[in-house]
Amino acid sequence: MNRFLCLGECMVELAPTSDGLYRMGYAGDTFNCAWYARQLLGDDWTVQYGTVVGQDAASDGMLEYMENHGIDTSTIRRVPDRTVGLYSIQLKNGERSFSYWRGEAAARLLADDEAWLDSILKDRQVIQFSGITLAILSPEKRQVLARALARAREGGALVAFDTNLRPKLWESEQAMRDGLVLGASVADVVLPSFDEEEACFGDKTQADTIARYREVGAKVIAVKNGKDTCHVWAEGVGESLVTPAVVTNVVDSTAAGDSFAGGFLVTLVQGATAAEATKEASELAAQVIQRRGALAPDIFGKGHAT
Ligand SMILES: Nc1ncnc2c1ncn2[C@@H]1O[C@H](COP(=O)(O)OP(=O)(O)O)[C@@H](O)[C@H]1O
Ligand SMILES: O=C(O)C(=O)C[C@H](O)[C@H](O)COP(=O)(O)O
Repeated sequence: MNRFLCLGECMVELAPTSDGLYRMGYAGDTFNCAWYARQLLGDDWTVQYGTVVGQDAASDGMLEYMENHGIDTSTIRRVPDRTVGLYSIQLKNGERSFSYWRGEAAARLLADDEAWLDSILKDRQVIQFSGITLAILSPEKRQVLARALARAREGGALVAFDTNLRPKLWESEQAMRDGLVLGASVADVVLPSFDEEEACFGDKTQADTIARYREVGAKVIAVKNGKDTCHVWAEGVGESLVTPAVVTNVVDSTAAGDSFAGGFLVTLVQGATAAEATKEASELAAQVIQRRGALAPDIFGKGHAT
Protein backbone atom coordinates (compact mmCIF):
# COMPACT_ATOMS: atom_id res chain seq x y z
CA MET A 1 0.00 0.00 0.00
CA ASN A 2 1.31 3.47 -0.92
CA ARG A 3 1.08 6.12 1.75
CA PHE A 4 0.46 9.83 1.15
CA LEU A 5 0.92 11.82 4.35
CA CYS A 6 0.10 15.49 4.87
CA LEU A 7 1.49 17.16 7.95
CA GLY A 8 0.21 20.26 9.75
CA GLU A 9 -2.83 21.74 11.44
CA CYS A 10 -6.49 21.18 10.71
CA MET A 11 -8.96 23.64 12.29
CA VAL A 12 -12.65 24.08 12.74
CA GLU A 13 -13.65 26.31 9.80
CA LEU A 14 -16.49 28.84 9.82
CA ALA A 15 -17.31 29.65 6.18
CA PRO A 16 -19.94 32.27 5.25
CA THR A 17 -22.98 31.07 3.33
CA SER A 18 -25.16 33.12 0.96
CA ASP A 19 -27.87 33.55 3.64
CA GLY A 20 -25.51 35.36 6.00
CA LEU A 21 -24.94 32.39 8.31
CA TYR A 22 -21.68 30.50 8.84
CA ARG A 23 -21.29 26.84 7.95
CA MET A 24 -19.02 24.82 10.24
CA GLY A 25 -16.51 22.53 8.61
CA TYR A 26 -12.94 21.37 9.10
CA ALA A 27 -10.02 22.73 7.10
CA GLY A 28 -6.39 23.70 7.15
CA ASP A 29 -4.04 24.04 4.22
CA THR A 30 -2.33 20.63 4.48
CA PHE A 31 -5.56 18.89 5.49
CA ASN A 32 -7.21 20.39 2.39
CA CYS A 33 -4.40 18.96 0.28
CA ALA A 34 -4.97 15.53 1.90
CA TRP A 35 -8.69 15.77 1.27
CA TYR A 36 -8.20 16.55 -2.44
CA ALA A 37 -5.55 13.83 -2.76
CA ARG A 38 -8.02 11.35 -1.24
CA GLN A 39 -10.63 12.27 -3.85
CA LEU A 40 -8.14 11.75 -6.68
CA LEU A 41 -6.18 8.66 -5.61
CA GLY A 42 -7.35 5.07 -5.93
CA ASP A 43 -7.65 2.35 -3.29
CA ASP A 44 -3.99 1.44 -3.67
CA TRP A 45 -3.19 4.59 -1.68
CA THR A 46 -3.79 5.38 1.97
CA VAL A 47 -4.05 9.12 2.56
CA GLN A 48 -3.04 10.08 6.10
CA TYR A 49 -3.05 13.23 8.16
CA GLY A 50 -0.27 13.86 10.65
CA THR A 51 -1.05 16.27 13.48
CA VAL A 52 -1.71 16.58 17.21
CA VAL A 53 -5.22 17.13 18.61
CA GLY A 54 -6.79 17.16 22.08
CA GLN A 55 -8.83 14.52 23.83
CA ASP A 56 -12.03 16.58 23.96
CA ALA A 57 -15.28 16.38 22.00
CA ALA A 58 -14.19 19.01 19.43
CA SER A 59 -11.11 16.92 18.63
CA ASP A 60 -13.25 13.76 18.47
CA GLY A 61 -15.51 15.54 15.96
CA MET A 62 -12.56 16.43 13.74
CA LEU A 63 -11.18 12.88 13.73
CA GLU A 64 -14.61 11.45 13.00
CA TYR A 65 -14.94 13.85 10.07
CA MET A 66 -11.54 12.81 8.70
CA GLU A 67 -12.32 9.11 9.00
CA ASN A 68 -15.73 9.59 7.39
CA HIS A 69 -13.91 11.21 4.47
CA GLY A 70 -11.43 8.40 3.99
CA ILE A 71 -8.43 10.02 5.70
CA ASP A 72 -6.42 7.69 7.91
CA THR A 73 -6.01 9.17 11.42
CA SER A 74 -3.59 6.59 12.83
CA THR A 75 -0.85 9.23 12.36
CA ILE A 76 -2.55 11.63 14.81
CA ARG A 77 -1.25 12.06 18.36
CA ARG A 78 -3.71 13.03 21.10
CA VAL A 79 -2.78 15.06 24.17
CA PRO A 80 -4.74 16.13 27.26
CA ASP A 81 -5.51 19.79 28.11
CA ARG A 82 -5.41 21.13 24.55
CA THR A 83 -7.93 21.32 21.74
CA VAL A 84 -8.12 22.16 18.03
CA GLY A 85 -7.93 25.70 16.60
CA LEU A 86 -10.67 27.67 14.86
CA TYR A 87 -10.75 30.14 11.96
CA SER A 88 -13.38 32.11 10.09
CA ILE A 89 -13.37 33.20 6.45
CA GLN A 90 -14.34 36.75 5.44
CA LEU A 91 -15.13 37.28 1.76
CA LYS A 92 -14.82 40.45 -0.30
CA ASN A 93 -15.34 40.16 -4.07
CA GLY A 94 -14.32 36.49 -4.01
CA GLU A 95 -11.03 37.17 -2.20
CA ARG A 96 -10.81 35.81 1.30
CA SER A 97 -9.20 36.85 4.54
CA PHE A 98 -8.95 34.71 7.67
CA SER A 99 -9.32 35.35 11.41
CA TYR A 100 -7.74 32.73 13.67
CA TRP A 101 -8.19 31.39 17.18
CA ARG A 102 -5.36 28.89 17.16
CA GLY A 103 -2.58 30.11 19.48
CA GLU A 104 -2.95 27.26 21.98
CA ALA A 105 -3.95 24.53 19.53
CA ALA A 106 -2.60 21.03 20.14
CA ALA A 107 -1.07 21.04 16.62
CA ARG A 108 1.67 23.35 17.97
CA LEU A 109 3.08 20.23 19.67
CA LEU A 110 3.65 18.50 16.31
CA ALA A 111 7.44 18.31 16.68
CA ASP A 112 7.61 17.86 20.47
CA ASP A 113 7.98 14.07 20.27
CA GLU A 114 10.71 13.31 17.74
CA ALA A 115 10.42 9.51 18.01
CA TRP A 116 6.71 9.71 17.23
CA LEU A 117 7.43 12.07 14.34
CA ASP A 118 9.96 9.63 12.86
CA SER A 119 7.43 6.81 13.23
CA ILE A 120 4.76 8.59 11.20
CA LEU A 121 7.20 9.81 8.51
CA LYS A 122 8.86 6.44 7.97
CA ASP A 123 8.02 4.46 4.80
CA ARG A 124 5.80 7.12 3.22
CA GLN A 125 5.83 7.56 -0.56
CA VAL A 126 4.72 11.21 -0.36
CA ILE A 127 4.97 13.68 2.54
CA GLN A 128 3.46 17.13 2.11
CA PHE A 129 3.89 20.01 4.55
CA SER A 130 3.69 23.79 4.35
CA GLY A 131 4.86 27.16 5.54
CA ILE A 132 1.96 27.03 8.00
CA THR A 133 3.19 23.68 9.38
CA LEU A 134 6.50 25.40 10.17
CA ALA A 135 5.03 28.74 11.30
CA ILE A 136 2.98 27.20 14.13
CA LEU A 137 6.14 25.67 15.69
CA SER A 138 8.79 27.35 17.81
CA PRO A 139 12.08 28.09 15.98
CA GLU A 140 13.74 25.07 17.69
CA LYS A 141 10.91 22.71 16.78
CA ARG A 142 11.07 23.87 13.14
CA GLN A 143 14.60 22.47 13.08
CA VAL A 144 13.40 19.22 14.68
CA LEU A 145 10.74 18.85 11.99
CA ALA A 146 13.18 19.70 9.19
CA ARG A 147 15.64 17.07 10.43
CA ALA A 148 12.90 14.45 10.61
CA LEU A 149 11.78 15.32 7.06
CA ALA A 150 15.35 15.10 5.81
CA ARG A 151 15.61 11.59 7.30
CA ALA A 152 12.34 10.57 5.66
CA ARG A 153 13.58 11.94 2.34
CA GLU A 154 16.80 9.96 2.65
CA GLY A 155 14.58 6.95 3.29
CA GLY A 156 12.95 7.46 -0.12
CA ALA A 157 9.90 9.69 0.49
CA LEU A 158 9.02 12.39 -2.04
CA VAL A 159 8.81 15.47 0.20
CA ALA A 160 6.67 18.40 -0.99
CA PHE A 161 6.61 21.89 0.51
CA ASP A 162 3.79 24.37 -0.12
CA THR A 163 5.21 27.70 1.01
CA ASN A 164 1.78 29.14 2.01
CA LEU A 165 2.81 32.40 3.65
CA ARG A 166 0.85 33.57 6.67
CA PRO A 167 2.84 36.59 8.00
CA LYS A 168 0.64 36.79 11.12
CA LEU A 169 1.84 33.35 12.22
CA TRP A 170 5.57 34.12 12.14
CA GLU A 171 7.42 36.03 14.85
CA SER A 172 9.14 38.27 12.26
CA GLU A 173 9.61 38.71 8.51
CA GLN A 174 13.14 37.41 8.79
CA ALA A 175 11.91 34.30 10.63
CA MET A 176 9.41 33.76 7.79
CA ARG A 177 12.11 34.05 5.13
CA ASP A 178 14.40 31.70 7.06
CA GLY A 179 11.52 29.28 7.61
CA LEU A 180 10.66 29.16 3.91
CA VAL A 181 14.24 28.46 2.91
CA LEU A 182 14.49 25.81 5.65
CA GLY A 183 11.31 24.11 4.42
CA ALA A 184 12.46 24.16 0.81
CA SER A 185 15.88 22.78 1.77
CA VAL A 186 14.32 19.46 2.85
CA ALA A 187 11.87 19.22 -0.06
CA ASP A 188 11.97 17.68 -3.54
CA VAL A 189 8.91 19.64 -4.70
CA VAL A 190 8.31 23.32 -3.82
CA LEU A 191 5.00 25.05 -4.62
CA PRO A 192 5.31 28.82 -4.05
CA SER A 193 2.88 31.60 -5.04
CA PHE A 194 4.52 34.44 -6.93
CA ASP A 195 2.70 37.33 -5.19
CA GLU A 196 3.89 36.02 -1.83
CA GLU A 197 7.48 35.55 -3.02
CA GLU A 198 7.45 39.08 -4.42
CA ALA A 199 6.28 40.48 -1.07
CA CYS A 200 8.53 38.32 1.08
CA PHE A 201 11.79 38.19 -0.89
CA GLY A 202 11.38 41.06 -3.36
CA ASP A 203 11.42 38.71 -6.38
CA LYS A 204 11.05 40.53 -9.70
CA THR A 205 10.19 37.51 -11.85
CA GLN A 206 9.23 33.86 -11.38
CA ALA A 207 12.78 33.00 -12.48
CA ASP A 208 14.05 34.61 -9.24
CA THR A 209 11.74 32.35 -7.22
CA ILE A 210 12.83 29.26 -9.13
CA ALA A 211 16.52 30.17 -8.71
CA ARG A 212 16.21 30.51 -4.92
CA TYR A 213 14.55 27.13 -4.42
CA ARG A 214 16.80 25.36 -6.94
CA GLU A 215 19.77 26.60 -4.99
CA VAL A 216 18.61 24.79 -1.83
CA GLY A 217 18.02 21.53 -3.69
CA ALA A 218 14.42 21.40 -4.99
CA LYS A 219 13.94 19.16 -8.03
CA VAL A 220 10.49 20.39 -9.08
CA ILE A 221 9.21 23.95 -8.54
CA ALA A 222 5.82 25.27 -9.67
CA VAL A 223 5.47 29.03 -9.15
CA LYS A 224 1.72 29.71 -9.09
CA ASN A 225 0.45 33.14 -10.02
CA GLY A 226 -3.32 33.22 -9.45
CA LYS A 227 -5.10 33.57 -12.82
CA ASP A 228 -1.78 34.27 -14.57
CA THR A 229 0.78 31.88 -16.02
CA CYS A 230 2.38 29.32 -13.74
CA HIS A 231 6.11 28.82 -14.29
CA VAL A 232 7.12 25.24 -13.62
CA TRP A 233 10.68 23.99 -13.53
CA ALA A 234 11.86 20.39 -13.25
CA GLU A 235 15.39 19.07 -12.92
CA GLY A 236 16.61 17.69 -16.23
CA VAL A 237 13.66 19.23 -18.12
CA GLY A 238 13.86 22.97 -17.52
CA GLU A 239 11.05 25.50 -17.44
CA SER A 240 7.50 25.16 -18.84
CA LEU A 241 4.66 27.68 -18.83
CA VAL A 242 1.08 26.71 -18.01
CA THR A 243 -1.69 29.33 -18.18
CA PRO A 244 -4.86 28.54 -16.19
CA ALA A 245 -8.27 28.58 -17.89
CA VAL A 246 -10.19 31.83 -17.50
CA VAL A 247 -12.61 31.77 -14.56
CA THR A 248 -15.15 34.60 -14.67
CA ASN A 249 -17.04 33.60 -11.54
CA VAL A 250 -14.57 33.47 -8.64
CA VAL A 251 -16.75 32.84 -5.58
CA ASP A 252 -14.14 32.01 -2.91
CA SER A 253 -10.44 31.57 -3.55
CA THR A 254 -9.92 29.59 -0.32
CA ALA A 255 -7.93 26.40 -0.98
CA ALA A 256 -6.96 27.32 -4.55
CA GLY A 257 -3.37 26.55 -3.64
CA ASP A 258 -4.20 23.55 -1.46
CA SER A 259 -6.26 21.84 -4.14
CA PHE A 260 -3.51 22.74 -6.62
CA ALA A 261 -1.01 20.95 -4.33
CA GLY A 262 -3.22 17.85 -4.06
CA GLY A 263 -3.83 17.71 -7.81
CA PHE A 264 -0.19 18.39 -8.63
CA LEU A 265 1.30 15.74 -6.33
CA VAL A 266 -1.23 13.04 -7.22
CA THR A 267 -0.57 13.57 -10.95
CA LEU A 268 3.20 13.70 -10.45
CA VAL A 269 3.44 10.46 -8.41
CA GLN A 270 1.42 8.71 -11.06
CA GLY A 271 4.25 9.33 -13.50
CA ALA A 272 3.23 12.55 -15.28
CA THR A 273 5.63 15.38 -16.03
CA ALA A 274 5.67 18.51 -13.87
CA ALA A 275 4.00 20.47 -16.70
CA GLU A 276 1.20 17.88 -16.99
CA ALA A 277 0.80 17.92 -13.20
CA THR A 278 0.49 21.73 -13.31
CA LYS A 279 -2.22 21.51 -15.94
CA GLU A 280 -4.26 19.00 -13.91
CA ALA A 281 -3.74 21.01 -10.72
CA SER A 282 -4.88 24.25 -12.40
CA GLU A 283 -8.02 22.58 -13.71
CA LEU A 284 -8.91 21.37 -10.22
CA ALA A 285 -8.14 24.74 -8.58
CA ALA A 286 -10.30 26.52 -11.18
CA GLN A 287 -13.27 24.44 -10.05
CA VAL A 288 -12.52 24.92 -6.34
CA ILE A 289 -12.54 28.74 -6.56
CA GLN A 290 -16.04 28.65 -8.00
CA ARG A 291 -17.32 27.16 -4.71
CA ARG A 292 -17.53 28.39 -1.12
CA GLY A 293 -15.29 27.00 1.61
CA ALA A 294 -12.07 25.03 1.33
CA LEU A 295 -13.47 21.62 0.38
CA ALA A 296 -15.74 21.11 -2.61
CA PRO A 297 -17.21 17.58 -2.60
CA ASP A 298 -19.68 18.34 -5.40
CA ILE A 299 -16.76 18.50 -7.86
CA PHE A 300 -16.43 14.77 -7.23
CA GLY A 301 -20.20 14.14 -7.37
CA LYS A 302 -20.67 14.14 -3.60
CA GLY A 303 -22.91 16.13 -1.24
CA HIS A 304 -21.65 18.93 1.00
CA ALA A 305 -18.69 18.11 3.24
CA THR A 306 -20.26 18.83 6.62
N1 LIG B 1 -8.73 33.84 -10.75
C1 LIG B 1 -8.27 32.64 -11.11
N2 LIG B 1 -8.59 32.12 -12.31
C2 LIG B 1 -8.16 30.91 -12.70
N3 LIG B 1 -7.39 30.10 -11.94
C3 LIG B 1 -7.03 30.56 -10.71
C4 LIG B 1 -7.44 31.85 -10.24
N4 LIG B 1 -6.94 32.01 -8.99
C5 LIG B 1 -6.24 30.89 -8.72
N5 LIG B 1 -6.29 30.00 -9.75
C6 LIG B 1 -5.67 28.68 -9.81
O1 LIG B 1 -5.28 28.29 -8.52
C7 LIG B 1 -3.86 28.16 -8.44
C8 LIG B 1 -3.38 28.61 -7.10
O2 LIG B 1 -3.76 29.96 -6.91
P1 LIG B 1 -2.83 31.02 -6.19
O3 LIG B 1 -3.73 32.13 -5.76
O4 LIG B 1 -1.71 31.39 -7.08
O5 LIG B 1 -2.25 30.17 -4.98
P2 LIG B 1 -2.42 30.31 -3.41
O6 LIG B 1 -3.87 30.09 -3.08
O7 LIG B 1 -1.54 29.23 -2.88
O8 LIG B 1 -1.92 31.70 -3.09
C9 LIG B 1 -3.32 28.98 -9.61
O9 LIG B 1 -2.06 28.52 -10.04
C10 LIG B 1 -4.40 28.75 -10.66
O10 LIG B 1 -4.21 27.51 -11.30
O1 LIG C 1 -4.61 29.76 6.93
C1 LIG C 1 -4.60 28.63 7.40
O2 LIG C 1 -3.89 28.30 8.36
C2 LIG C 1 -5.45 27.61 6.82
O3 LIG C 1 -5.02 26.51 6.74
C3 LIG C 1 -6.80 28.02 6.33
C4 LIG C 1 -7.15 27.71 4.91
O4 LIG C 1 -7.94 26.56 4.81
C5 LIG C 1 -6.00 27.62 3.98
O5 LIG C 1 -5.00 28.53 4.36
C6 LIG C 1 -6.39 27.89 2.57
O6 LIG C 1 -5.23 27.97 1.80
P1 LIG C 1 -5.13 28.57 0.31
O7 LIG C 1 -5.04 27.41 -0.60
O8 LIG C 1 -3.89 29.37 0.30
O9 LIG C 1 -6.38 29.35 0.10
